[in-house]
Amino acid sequence: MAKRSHEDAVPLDESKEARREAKRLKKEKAKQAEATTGEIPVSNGDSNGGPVEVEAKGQAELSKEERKVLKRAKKEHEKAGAATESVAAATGDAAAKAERKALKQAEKAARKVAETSQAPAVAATGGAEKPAANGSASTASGYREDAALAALPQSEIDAFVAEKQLAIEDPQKQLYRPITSFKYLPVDEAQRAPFAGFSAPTPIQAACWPYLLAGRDIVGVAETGSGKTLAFGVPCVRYIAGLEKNARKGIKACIMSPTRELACQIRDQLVKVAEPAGVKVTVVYGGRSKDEQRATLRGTHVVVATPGRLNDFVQEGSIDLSGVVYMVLDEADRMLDTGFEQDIRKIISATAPTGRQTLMFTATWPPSVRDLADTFMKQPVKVTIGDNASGELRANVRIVQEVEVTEQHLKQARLIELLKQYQSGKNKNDRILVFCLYKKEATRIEEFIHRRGFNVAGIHGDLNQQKRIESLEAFKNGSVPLLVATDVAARGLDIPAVKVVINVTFPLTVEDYVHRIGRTGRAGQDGRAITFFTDAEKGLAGGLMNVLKAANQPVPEELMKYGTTVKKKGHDAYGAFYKDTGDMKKATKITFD
Ligand SMILES: Nc1ncnc2c1ncn2[C@@H]1O[C@H](COP(=O)(O)OP(=O)(O)OP(=O)(O)O)[C@@H](O)[C@H]1O
Repeated sequence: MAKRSHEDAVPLDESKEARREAKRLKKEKAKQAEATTGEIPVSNGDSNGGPVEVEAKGQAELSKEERKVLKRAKKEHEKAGAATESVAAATGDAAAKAERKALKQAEKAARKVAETSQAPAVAATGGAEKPAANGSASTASGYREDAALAALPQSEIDAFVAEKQLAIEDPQKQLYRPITSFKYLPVDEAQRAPFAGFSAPTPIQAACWPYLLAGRDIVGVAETGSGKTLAFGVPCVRYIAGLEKNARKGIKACIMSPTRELACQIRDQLVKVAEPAGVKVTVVYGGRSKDEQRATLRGTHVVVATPGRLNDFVQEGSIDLSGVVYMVLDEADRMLDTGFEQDIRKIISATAPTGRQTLMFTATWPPSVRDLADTFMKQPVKVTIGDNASGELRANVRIVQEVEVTEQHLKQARLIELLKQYQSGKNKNDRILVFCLYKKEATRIEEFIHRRGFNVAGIHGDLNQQKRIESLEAFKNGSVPLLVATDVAARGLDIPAVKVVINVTFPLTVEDYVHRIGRTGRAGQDGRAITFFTDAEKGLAGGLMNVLKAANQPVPEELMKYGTTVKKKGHDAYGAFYKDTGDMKKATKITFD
């Protein structure tokens, strides 16, 4: 005989009455269930225990099962961000149905969440959503143009493309409209904070965002100081923030920078977009304790790094890049230089074997690195800003460029004259950046300037990292308005309001010249660059003249005497003379019809 609990026990003389009552209750319950669920409940009658016992036992089991089911369904529901719903009590089948229903709702809610974080589903050029183009790119979030962007008259888009001198070369002809306003950018409110002080996306941002959100590889070439960091940073954060919690684990994106200071700056800019979205960004670079950096890596989604240190971490197993599907080479031409090429190769081979989205951003894109870059990419879209469709070397046109052809022994006295001229009276605290070619030269010039009574700091490779950071910080915060640097400070550094750049010694390449002077005239401001040029650099005169002419700057007579020959840059891996890929297809400006 089945064992009864004391709650179930029914006195024998009451058993008839109890059976009748149980039958009545059972009928009532069946009716109730039918009314709420449309299902006919099935009794799990247990003849041994008698109707009361069966009923009581059955109810207890069902409600337990039901609670379990409902809890599970509710959890799913909540996970998808849907409002919780109470589900009516029912029998086993009804509960199963409720579970199915809740799960369906949960799925629907999840789809809705995914959709609302994107723009409304209207594509610009024909209405259909365009698929991610590089095959399995898992970063592709199904970009859809915002309805309002798609509804803009074509003439408005054409005017934007023409005014910003935007050229897009897409082997897959996806033809996305540029995101001309932040309101057309499909990201959550939380990720918009960094745009608060900006009126509109910069041209490189407007042009690249749609393709990057669609999962495409990109080469983005735009002048110095034109907002390339957020051009690659925003889609990176958007991709990671859109992943399910479980899928988010591990490093998903890797951003490579040629210098430590630039790596830190990229991290600082990205954090502003990433932190509100719950995405963790970490920086690793040489010259600092490895142990400290290892400790910061826990829970990281995006690693910003210089190649040497990152490669060390990968080789020793401290960093796992196998989940990296978003790979950025900032200052890409520098990263592909022979000095970094091997590290880059190793790092890229440690990233996800399929579905990687690879991005290269730079202000200068010499033909010597273009073929090499293509080996890491899949049908990249090439976006060029400026009257520069074929990626010719171009300086920022808002910078006044002055070239003084001089002699070595006259340089120091002239430098002091210039410093007095540009740091006097109300301009006493204007920031001036002085570039030298060699570390020893930078030390000598810094000491010389200091002896002449100027408040000056230095940054170059002979200084330890702590000192480099301190100098840069003092220059940024204005406590030291004069900085003497080598080319470690030439690329990418975004220092507010540098008024003048002075090149005491011309750099080794004209590309480096463009980057050096690009420390002024940033984010739409004006700037000035003054360059000493001597016989020793005559091989670079032709390249320099081209840059001056392209930016409508005067070419001094004395410079012309060196002739206009453009010395081709050698490449250790490809011989003394690079393969001039002048036959690269000319980019066609895209028209949207
Ligand atoms: N849409 C925008 N409107 C105005 N300013 C912006 C916008 N986006 C970025 N900026 C600002 O422009 C400055 C330069 O940006 P960033 O450092 O990304 O330039 P860059 O193109 O990478 O330059 P470089 O080629 O020298 O590395 C930064 O101070 C950044 O905050």
